[in-house]
Amino acid sequence: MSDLDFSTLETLSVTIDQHIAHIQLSRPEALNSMIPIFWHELPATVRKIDEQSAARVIVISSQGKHFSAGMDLSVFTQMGKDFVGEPARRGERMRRMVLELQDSFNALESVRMPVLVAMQGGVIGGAVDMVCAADSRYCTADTFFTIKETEIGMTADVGTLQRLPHLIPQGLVRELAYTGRNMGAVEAKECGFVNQVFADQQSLLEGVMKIAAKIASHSPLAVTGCKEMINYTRDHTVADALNYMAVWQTGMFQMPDIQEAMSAAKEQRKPVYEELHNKISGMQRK
Ligand SMILES: C/C=C/C(=O)SCCNC(=O)CCNC(=O)[C@H](O)C(C)(C)COP(=O)(O)OP(=O)(O)OC[C@H]1O[C@@H](n2cnc3c(N)ncnc32)[C@H](O)[C@@H]1OP(=O)(O)O
Repeated sequence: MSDLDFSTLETLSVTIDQHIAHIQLSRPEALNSMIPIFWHELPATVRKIDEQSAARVIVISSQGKHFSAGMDLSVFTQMGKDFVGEPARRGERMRRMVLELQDSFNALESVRMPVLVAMQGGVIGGAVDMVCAADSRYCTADTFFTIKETEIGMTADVGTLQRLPHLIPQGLVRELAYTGRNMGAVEAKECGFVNQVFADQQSLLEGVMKIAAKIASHSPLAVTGCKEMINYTRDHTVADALNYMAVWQTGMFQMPDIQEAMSAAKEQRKPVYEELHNKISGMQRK
């Protein structure tokens, strides 16, 4: 098991209760901007939650007026100082850095449980990259989404341009990316980027926690199978995905869980499922 201690995180706060892991971006005074350590803490936290097997669903929300202002602007200032020297080596260093940043949000896609995001206010730049990698998105009426990168002279590079075209129409992605304009909550709901818009932060969190609780009440193996299949289907042909489904099912058809679901329904009680197992100790990445 990873030795990450949630209580020492600088940019996040984490609670796990009733099979729901709640990760909050916890720097509201700095608009939850993404400082360097955030990019390490988020994937490490998600992977630790995965290893612990206590949670069956992850909810990400944030404290304060804005969900997140994206990359902290000081990072760009620092990069201007750091990225000097021989061009090819400088380029290779940049390539590695972008891959590492991408890996932080890939963690939301590769984690076994669904990730729901609850957003308010500005969801800017890197924050759009981040929420595109989640399973489902919810927001308050005052939320707006901005592919800010274009406006500050760069191409978004951490997943928005790769994932957003799978979530909303191509023409709209292109308009949002080329113009860098804000997309408000109503438009985000209309185009299917968010599932639901809530009046305020309190009703948002209550509503998202209800959805999370429903997910957590199901067999974690059945739910992880859904996530695996939906992710795979996005990136493959229907024929390949059907074939994978058939092979998956030969190993993952969960007779005990099906029997438990049926017994629980008959006896009018909540079903009790075995958790997914932890990794073999000593095999986890640090
Ligand atoms: C790989 C990822 C790439 C990226 O993420 S690229 C995008 C980087 N992010 C930005 O360019 C964010 C630009 N900021 C904004 O659009 C707006 O701001 C907000 C919508 C986030 C908030 O607007 P409002 O509520 O009107 O506040 P305010 O007066 O604009 O800002 C309050 C203070 O917050 C600082 N701030 C805003 N964003 C950032 C940031 N990303 N990193 C560091 N500081 C930030 C401002 O400068 C200011 O500071 P002071 O009060 O000292 O004037």
